[in-house]
Amino acid sequence: MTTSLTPYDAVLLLSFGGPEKPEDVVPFLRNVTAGRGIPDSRLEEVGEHYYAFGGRSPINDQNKALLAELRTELAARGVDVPVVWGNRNWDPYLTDVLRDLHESGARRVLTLVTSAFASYSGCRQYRENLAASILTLAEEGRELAIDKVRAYFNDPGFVAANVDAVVEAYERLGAAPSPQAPLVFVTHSIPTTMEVASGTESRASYSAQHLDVAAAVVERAAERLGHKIPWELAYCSRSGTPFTPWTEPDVNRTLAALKADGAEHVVLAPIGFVSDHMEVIYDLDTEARETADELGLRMERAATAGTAPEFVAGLVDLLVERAASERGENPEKVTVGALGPWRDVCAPGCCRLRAGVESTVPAACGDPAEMSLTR
Ligand SMILES: CC1=C(CCC(=O)O)c2cc3nc(cc4[nH]c(cc5[nH]c(cc1n2)c(C)c5CCC(=O)O)c(CCC(=O)O)c4C)C(CCC(=O)O)=C3C
Ligand SMILES: [Fe+2]
Repeated sequence: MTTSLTPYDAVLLLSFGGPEKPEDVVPFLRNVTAGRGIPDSRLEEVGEHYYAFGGRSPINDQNKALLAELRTELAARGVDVPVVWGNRNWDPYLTDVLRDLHESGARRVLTLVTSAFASYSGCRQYRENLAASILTLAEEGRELAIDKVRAYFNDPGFVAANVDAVVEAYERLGAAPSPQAPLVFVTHSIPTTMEVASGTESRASYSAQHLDVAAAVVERAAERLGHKIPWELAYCSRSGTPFTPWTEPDVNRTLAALKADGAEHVVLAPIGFVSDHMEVIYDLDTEARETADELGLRMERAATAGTAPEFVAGLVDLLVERAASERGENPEKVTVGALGPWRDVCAPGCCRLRAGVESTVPAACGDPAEMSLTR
């Protein structure tokens, strides 16, 4: 039996984008922060992170690699649709990519975003980008219908890739210290208002999603390693002004607290990132490592899901599942942990609060009424 993505005629991998060379850094940061009230001092600081790596973000190459693996996996299952990659903040820009897709005949596109967790930044903001592109293209007389697969933080493939990475990191630490070495899961900090808005009575918040998947990863990794793993969740990459509260603790703080409690070894697992983004190679591999060195803590950083085969297969399962749902079938939705599958279509008003301000721009892939929101 061949797999079908009917009714979709194309797949879009939608990501953040990043600079390719030093001259790109400032324009990229302007794109990211347009109208966001991020202080210049923070932008200069983040710019330095990019310059330290030659003005080039690792994210584009990682997306190209993921794109290639998605194409291979879909082809292996007999699916023959165009699979393209577009970004929110840098070339190849989303609107251009969608215009090309339309030109080549696509009318119904299924989107996969490179954020596993749901919050304004990882979900609704991408929906707003999609809406903006759809509306721009509609003005050009190009009609496109776009859906987005559900949040996949608790997908078995994503979890399996993270379990492998944690087990490998403990193996690198060596046999002796493992039982006493705590595991620190790390994700992107967000404003606490965004965190609160990401949860409702019927839906776990951004941090609760992380705690749920972290518990699932720990359970499986501990079983494989044959010892208990003490763990916690920490955050990195806070921005905004010092007066705006963001989710805490910061990972550097956590490292100091663990050292004070007697730890000598630590494993960092950046589950909040699907690949080795700048936050991972700078905020963790550079900054947090410096902290660990100063503290005399030996640190191993677990790999991100990247292009791990289980992860890629899980993403393709999600594409196939959503297509089946759209055909009116009732596909089984397999998840790990206590939270169950995320909604295919976001509820009205979902994740609208960004940093204390309710977003009022059109959003796709949700309640159709949200396409006609106006500024
Ligand atoms: C939750 C979350 C994810 C994870 C989910 C996901 O993966 O999407 C994420 C990913 C990313 N964030 C990235 C880069 C940046 N994010 C910024 C700013 C912000 N991020 C936020 C949140 C998140 N961001 C927030 C609440 C802000 C404040 C301003 C705003 O509300 O928009 C800024 C501006 C400077 C600064 O404030 O730090 C930059 C440069 C890159 C590219 C990295 C690379 O080049 O490898 C990636 C993948
Ligand atoms: Fe970010």
